[in-house]
Amino acid sequence: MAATISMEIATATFRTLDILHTSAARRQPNLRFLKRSKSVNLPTSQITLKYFSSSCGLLFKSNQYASRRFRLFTTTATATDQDSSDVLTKIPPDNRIPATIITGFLGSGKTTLLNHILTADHGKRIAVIENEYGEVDIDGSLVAAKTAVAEDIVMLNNGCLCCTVRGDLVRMIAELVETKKGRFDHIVIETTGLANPAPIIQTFYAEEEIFNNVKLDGVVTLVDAKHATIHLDEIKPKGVVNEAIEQIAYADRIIVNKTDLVGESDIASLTKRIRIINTMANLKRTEYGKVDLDYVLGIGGFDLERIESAVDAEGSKEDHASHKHDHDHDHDHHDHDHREGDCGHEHHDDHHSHDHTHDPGVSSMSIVCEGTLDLEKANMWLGTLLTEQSEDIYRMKGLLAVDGMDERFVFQGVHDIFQGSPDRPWEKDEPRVNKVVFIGKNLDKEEIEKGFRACLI
Ligand SMILES: Nc1nc2c(ncn2[C@@H]2O[C@H](COP(=O)(O)OP(=O)(O)OP(=O)(O)O)[C@@H](O)[C@H]2O)c(=O)[nH]1
Repeated sequence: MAATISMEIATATFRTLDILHTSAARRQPNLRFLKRSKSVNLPTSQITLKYFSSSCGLLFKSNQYASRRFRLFTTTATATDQDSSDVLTKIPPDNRIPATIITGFLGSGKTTLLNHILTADHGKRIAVIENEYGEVDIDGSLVAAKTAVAEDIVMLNNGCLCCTVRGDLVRMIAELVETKKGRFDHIVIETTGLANPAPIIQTFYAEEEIFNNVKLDGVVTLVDAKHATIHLDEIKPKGVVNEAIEQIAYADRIIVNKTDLVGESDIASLTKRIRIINTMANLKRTEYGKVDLDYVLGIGGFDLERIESAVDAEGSKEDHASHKHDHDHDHDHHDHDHREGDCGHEHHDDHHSHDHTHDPGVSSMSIVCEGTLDLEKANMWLGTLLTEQSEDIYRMKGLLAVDGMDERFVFQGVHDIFQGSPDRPWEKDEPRVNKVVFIGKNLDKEEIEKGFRACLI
């Protein structure tokens, strides 16, 4: 049964889907991440959201995944008429309230950035959620003292957002929406320095009440130019995450702050190190968190229509305006020759790094490849990858050329959350270049690339 929701109210809900269905019929490889499209002209007012709920199953060799579940979100628009299940059109508009997560290790400059945001002249009314670990809300008072523009500053003091106070975050956002909707334009959440962003990100998808009203705009990660390397190098006991690495891995925007305290070569090697972990994020160097506001607000880091800029070569993603020196490390791997079936790829791992000896286990990889993907094979590849490795795949974004699909297929995911949709049609003579980026732990890069390549026609 498909859930259909009117776009006029610009909301969406989610379904948790069992991956493995036991009936014989459902053991078919029919997980439809991607669907063939028929062209159709629809007035926007008729566009509805629809979930691929009737066809979710995967062909597995064994039933070891029987208990695994993952969440599939689509923003696929369909016609409201009878035979609409295969009709895909454009990505619908999204009017939910944007929320930005500011994260970064202890003392990296989160509150300083927040103050900069709140005191800058941008005309936005911002609701702030501050998470302090401990009884005293020092950051809250600092922020409150500096600003009159924050519509609301809410403190969460009794634990860390990513673990003990997740429920509080949900309640807090729900309350803000219920009581103050229309009185603020943006929510900014400052996490504690020890927060792992993953569970906070997942809250925006897992909690229906939040998902319906608030959309995650982006994760902004502050990195302390002076002390970050020590934290990145720290080896944690087995099973314990290195928060400094996680915070970089999930970022849409990275701010290397406190650059006044170190020399150029330190910044350059830190930047290199960050790029090994996360190739997708934009990166800027700052003192006292002074960035243009549109660098941190209105990012669209989880928006399907902005996938292209995220999967494009990261050489364009560092702010060159103020730093014209020594950024060759961001350019030297992107001479991709897009011959049919010949994938250019990036393995951002320790083989490329000369600055550290520890393998943090978190890295990025990208595949850039011209060619057309077989629909069934691509569905199977993506579905299997998500099912088997979603714990290790922190974030992924992609833009695909699929056989029989007139539009580019864009997708993004965070662990077991997947969102995908066709976006604009391919131009007549446009090369069909697929671009996929993964950030994750223990990525078997050769295997992933091999799997991808096997889907090409
Ligand atoms: N020298 C220098 N100091 C900075 C810069 N940015 C922030 N600071 C100072 O660093 C200290 C920590 O900054 P905060 O903004 O409180 O850092 P935070 O990440 O919010 O810290 P926690 O909440 O403890 O995790 C403050 O004394 C800031 O004034 C910078 O670019 N250069």
